[in-house]
Amino acid sequence: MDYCKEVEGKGVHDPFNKNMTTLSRCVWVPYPFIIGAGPSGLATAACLKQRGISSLILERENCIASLWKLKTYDRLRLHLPKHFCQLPFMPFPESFPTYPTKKQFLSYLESYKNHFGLDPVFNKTVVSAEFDLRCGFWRIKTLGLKHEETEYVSRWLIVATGENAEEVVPKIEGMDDFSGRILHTSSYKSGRLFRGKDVLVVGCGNSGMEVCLDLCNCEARPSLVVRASVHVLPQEMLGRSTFGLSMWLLKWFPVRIVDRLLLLLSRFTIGDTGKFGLHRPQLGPLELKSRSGKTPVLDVGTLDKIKSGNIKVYPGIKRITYNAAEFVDGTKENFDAIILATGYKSNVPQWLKDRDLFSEKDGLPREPFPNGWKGECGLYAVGFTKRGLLGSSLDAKRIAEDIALQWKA
Ligand SMILES: Cc1cc2nc3c(=O)[nH]c(=O)nc-3n(C[C@H](O)[C@H](O)[C@H](O)COP(=O)(O)OP(=O)(O)OC[C@H]3O[C@@H](n4cnc5c(N)ncnc54)[C@H](O)[C@@H]3O)c2cc1C
Ligand SMILES: NC(=O)C1=CN([C@@H]2O[C@H](COP(=O)(O)OP(=O)(O)OC[C@H]3O[C@@H](n4cnc5c(N)ncnc54)[C@H](OP(=O)(O)O)[C@@H]3O)[C@@H](O)[C@H]2O)C=CC1
Ligand SMILES: O=C(O)C(=O)Cc1c[nH]c2ccccc12
Repeated sequence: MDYCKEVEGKGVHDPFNKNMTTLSRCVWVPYPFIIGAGPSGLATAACLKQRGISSLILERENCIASLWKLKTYDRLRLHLPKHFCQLPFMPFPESFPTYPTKKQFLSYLESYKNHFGLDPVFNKTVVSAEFDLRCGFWRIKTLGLKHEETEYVSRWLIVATGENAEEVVPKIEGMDDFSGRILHTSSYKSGRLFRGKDVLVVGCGNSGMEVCLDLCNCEARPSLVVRASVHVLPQEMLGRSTFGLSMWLLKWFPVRIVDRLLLLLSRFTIGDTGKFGLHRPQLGPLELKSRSGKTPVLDVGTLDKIKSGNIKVYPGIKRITYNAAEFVDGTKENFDAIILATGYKSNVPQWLKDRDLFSEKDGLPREPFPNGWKGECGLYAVGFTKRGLLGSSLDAKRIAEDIALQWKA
């Protein structure tokens, strides 16, 4: 942090800090300030660096890419081919497989950080960020491990805290009475702990589907709750990745035609998923993704286990009891554990005082892709496009370009 002019105890004397005499430290950052050392924060810092601009990255955890390192299961791989997931200016190594493992992805991010000489500050949680109209700067308050407060002051604030910052934990009637373990997929590592157990997996996104497969492979007996509908697509079609094929088709045809083709090809390869309780939504997979952000499930083997009866499918849960779950169709089944594969949400509304760029409701940019990356007064958003790592890279490049113009001026 040699580029930051740190001033211990500046809170008392600094003209910015008239009302903040309780602060122990205030740090003036003459560079863009990035919150979050995930792929989006790293990509933005790298793009800025390429233009000769330093930045300061702050991270609440003690490592980069904490979502991938701390909150994902062992068997995770990228489910899109690697060239769709690489960050700007550094491709994945040739030796990596098409779908890199979590370990490989993490090692790529570590190399990325080192290659661009990025040096995030860890164990700092941003608890508030507000634009100070009087001085024309962002004031960003953080808490450290021992609850020590620091305020950072910067002209540019780049939000890279992710769409998956906090777990979504639904309230289900009777949950507190359940005698077994209830955990979110973010704390699930492997099915080994559940060998021989009946496990209810709530939620049928990519996490729920893959956790079910992992449980099966570890000789547990999983059941999957599909409360509404889901698009399951094969990971590959016609010898290409379904994602790559979709992107290619979208260059030539409108989204509805591409959706029809995808569904037709899926029908040939994986059959009618509705027969197994996996009913398809009204809208096609890509139209639904672009309208609501809901990602289609790319099947990596779960469907076969459902077809063979190794994974049972249930409709929505009515209530949970001491050792069982009751479903909306009246069936009741005993379970030893419940895994909530119920997804994640942004935490931006908890700490960002600005209400223009981000919606208070879901913590995502109000403007749809590709226009949600820039706000007023030097505020930016990276990685909130519902388009995975590809979206992060696009945002990062745009933000660096925009800041570079101001930097020169
Ligand atoms: C299981 C799983 C698999 C995925 N697989 C793929 C895939 O194959 N391909 C793909 O493109 N996308 C995938 N995604 C989507 C995922 O969003 C991206 O891979 C990627 O992690 C997004 O990067 P990010 O930096 O925007 O967010 P994150 O990786 O979530 O990083 C945000 C960082 O900000 C930090 N942070 C949050 N709040 C604060 C705060 N208040 N103060 C300080 N720091 C804070 C967090 O600790 C975190 O380290 C997957 C997501 C999950 C959950
Ligand atoms: N290999 C990979 O690359 C992987 C990628 N991912 C990505 O990570 C992100 C997060 O995925 P994921 O964790 O699956 O979360 P998602 O948000 O994609 O899915 C959450 C699921 O939980 C369901 N749900 C929520 N609340 C309830 C409830 N009360 N009762 C029943 N069902 C409920 C939702 O149903 P409904 O639709 O009805 O709301 C939905 O099916 C996604 O972008 C995903 O693509 C995840 C795993 C692997
Ligand atoms: O992993 C995710 O959730 C992503 O956002 C990337 C992604 C996976 N499958 C897709 C299908 C259409 C668009 C984006 C994705």
